[in-house]
Amino acid sequence: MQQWHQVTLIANNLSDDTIDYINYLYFELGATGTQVKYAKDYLKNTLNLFGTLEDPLTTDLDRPTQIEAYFDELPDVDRLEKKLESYLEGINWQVETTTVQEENWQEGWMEHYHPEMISRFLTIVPEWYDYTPSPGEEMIRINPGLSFGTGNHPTTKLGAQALEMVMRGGEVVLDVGTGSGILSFVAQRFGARYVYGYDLDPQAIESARGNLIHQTSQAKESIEFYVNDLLKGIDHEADIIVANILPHILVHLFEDAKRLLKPKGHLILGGIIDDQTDFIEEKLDQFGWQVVQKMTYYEWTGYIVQLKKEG
Ligand SMILES: C[S@@+](CC[C@H](N)C(=O)[O-])C[C@H]1O[C@@H](n2cnc3c(N)ncnc32)[C@H](O)[C@@H]1O
Repeated sequence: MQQWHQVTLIANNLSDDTIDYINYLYFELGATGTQVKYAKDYLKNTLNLFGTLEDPLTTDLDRPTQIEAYFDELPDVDRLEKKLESYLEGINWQVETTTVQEENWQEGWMEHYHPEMISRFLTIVPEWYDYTPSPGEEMIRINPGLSFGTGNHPTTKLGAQALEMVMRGGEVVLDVGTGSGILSFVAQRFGARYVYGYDLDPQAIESARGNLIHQTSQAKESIEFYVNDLLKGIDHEADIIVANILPHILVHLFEDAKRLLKPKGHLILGGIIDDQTDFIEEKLDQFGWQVVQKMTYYEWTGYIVQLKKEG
């Protein structure tokens, strides 16, 4: 029976945005699954990662909120705590770690993955799922494994929708923080000529390359995945750069994006929780970017931006 490392953050008075942020941090650290307990309003109002509402029975207002995550290998808890420290200022919180036996939770987790229509004609389908597309509907098969990017998360959908908005075909696309590779596959289906997907996490690149096996032969010939820190050292000129990463990391992308993007190219940003939009808009302005379109999906915001015109 497989053993999992469970990391639990326990705290009172967490806002919905904070809960979202913590979930997101967990996934960035490589969580396979997360679960929120005892957060009445959040559970009542918020669609979980799979687009369904949590069971209200897990809401007991007398208890502090618990945000649990399950990891294959124990993550860097010090790193997590450091990130939380600045975000949870003024809140009493603690992190506990324990190990749990597999039981059925992982199977339960897989059951949550359903085909997810993310554009007018594109549906993300779990690799193991028996699915017949309707006429005109196209499928992208994905096994998310331990990486982020099943198509169900609002930030992924924002990225996909923004791609559909700006793509006309023939583009070179850089997908930064590719996770499972999902936005690279989506960009290719929207007509990209060539896509490069990058991730800092070697496990993500392994899963993205694994997912390439399930794609069309055209996709196999026009998508490459590499381990890389944002766009450092990359020299592919691009029509579009898409990045669904947390705001404080995204800002380190702005200079390289400027260097690599063609003059009329688009930079697409996802992963921004509503209360961080001021921060990101200020930084965009500072680095010479202008917002062309701002999109929201539940409490998440995405941007399509271009370089400001000189003069
Ligand atoms: C939220 S996931 C996005 C996955 C996928 N693109 C999607 O939209 O569903 C963010 C990804 O960014 C990666 N990441 C975080 N920091 C990074 C960095 N400095 N350079 C490259 N990738 C990074 C994480 O490993 C993770 O796979």
